[in-house]
Amino acid sequence: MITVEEAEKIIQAELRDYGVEIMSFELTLGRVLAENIKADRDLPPFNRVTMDGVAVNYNAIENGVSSFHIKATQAAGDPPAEVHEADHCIEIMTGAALPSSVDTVIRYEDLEIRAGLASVLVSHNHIKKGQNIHFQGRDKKQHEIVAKSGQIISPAIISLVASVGETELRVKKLPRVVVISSGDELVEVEQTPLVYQIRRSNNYTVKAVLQQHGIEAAMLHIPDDPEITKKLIQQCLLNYDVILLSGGISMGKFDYIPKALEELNVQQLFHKVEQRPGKPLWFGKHENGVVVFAFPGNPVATFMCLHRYFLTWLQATLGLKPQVPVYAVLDRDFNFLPSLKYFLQVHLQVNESGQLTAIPIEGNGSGDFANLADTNAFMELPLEKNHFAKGEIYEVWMFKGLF
Ligand SMILES: Nc1nc2c(c(=O)[nH]1)N[C@H]1C(S)=C(S)[C@@H](COP(=O)(O)OP(=O)(O)OC[C@H]3O[C@@H](n4cnc5c(N)ncnc54)[C@H](O)[C@@H]3O)O[C@H]1N2
Ligand code: MOO
Repeated sequence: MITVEEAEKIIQAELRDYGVEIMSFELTLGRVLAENIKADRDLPPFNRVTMDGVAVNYNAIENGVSSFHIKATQAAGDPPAEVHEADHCIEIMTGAALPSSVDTVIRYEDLEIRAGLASVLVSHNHIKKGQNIHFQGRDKKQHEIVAKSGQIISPAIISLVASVGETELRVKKLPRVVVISSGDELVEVEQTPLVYQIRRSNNYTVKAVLQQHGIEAAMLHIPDDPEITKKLIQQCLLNYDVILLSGGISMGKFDYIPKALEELNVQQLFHKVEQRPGKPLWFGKHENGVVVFAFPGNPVATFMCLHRYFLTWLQATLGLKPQVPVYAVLDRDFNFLPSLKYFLQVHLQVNESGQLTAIPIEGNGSGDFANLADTNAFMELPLEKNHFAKGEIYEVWMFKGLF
């Protein structure tokens, strides 16, 4: 049996590159950008007015002018109107391009406008040259990179991409994934189980987590039959990049999966990790590049292994930097005696001192998936220790937000 760290190292040595695809920018939220995006013009592209009011020449203010004749009204999107006299101004709206003959905008709140004359209500030293203007190129210069390759496309990136006119983006291709459930005790969700059966659910959890990462996985169920198991996995090895299995890998008489994988030349890279839940975790690869994660069937074990091993593999495979580790303060004493690394289910919250604290919500073992809904992270408790005291700090793996 290997340690969590050894398992992680073996998995991280099996990264893949699925190439790049081009997509409409509107569909790329959450994908990994595979090109640098540059500004096609300055940002902002012109001196952008930031308050509704009047635009004047600051020299006139300095020279004591306090009333301005409104020569034109300029909405956002209008071509700039110009003034030629010191006591002339342009009534101007937020978003308009500042005319070159003026340099300062006075907002309506500081004005009284009557019969085409705008009188300044505030004293001159309250007005600053260049106020209420977002200057051209202040944020980014033309040709400057606005979004760097290798990052996840967030709503803010979508906005930048749209503003510089990039309608299509090069993004990292995602692997084709199949999620396989196994076991004759499992029936479909719409079916009514017999008393000794249950509805399948792990595979839907896995599918949902993958959806959170932009992957639309295929689903397959394998009955407890060695021939069918082998045949179906063989087909998957031809059609997918990643096979995620849940169940059928421990020591049960009907756990045919490891044998089928071996017969199909999927090389076992490890089987069993010093951890709870998820001790029977199996990982391997086929010579054609397909990677196989076989998660232990107990729902919490599948869920934990998916987050701790598959998602970290996916992020690295897509070229993302490893996530900055998150640590939390254990909120109460906790004991775990077996010589295994324990992934304790916790409810994370932020206390009044701004600390991330972890309240253990242990549940009833790795079959208790109802407990997952009340928690938002696993706290990774070191193998070397058995007693974990309130106030100690350990790494956490979050699977839900802080609410
Ligand atoms: N003699 C031993 N028995 C077991 C060991 C062991 O070391 N020695 N390990 C235990 C641990 S730990 C786990 S975890 C499980 C893992 O076993 P399998 O991967 O073979 O999983 P199954 O036996 O098929 O299923 C376990 C459990 O999970 C339920 N399950 C499976 N798939 C689904 C699904 N898609 N949706 C909902 N529930 C699912 C299944 O019905 C079982 O109750 O083995 C222990 N045994
Ligand atoms: O890994 Mo098992 O999940 O401890 O039940």
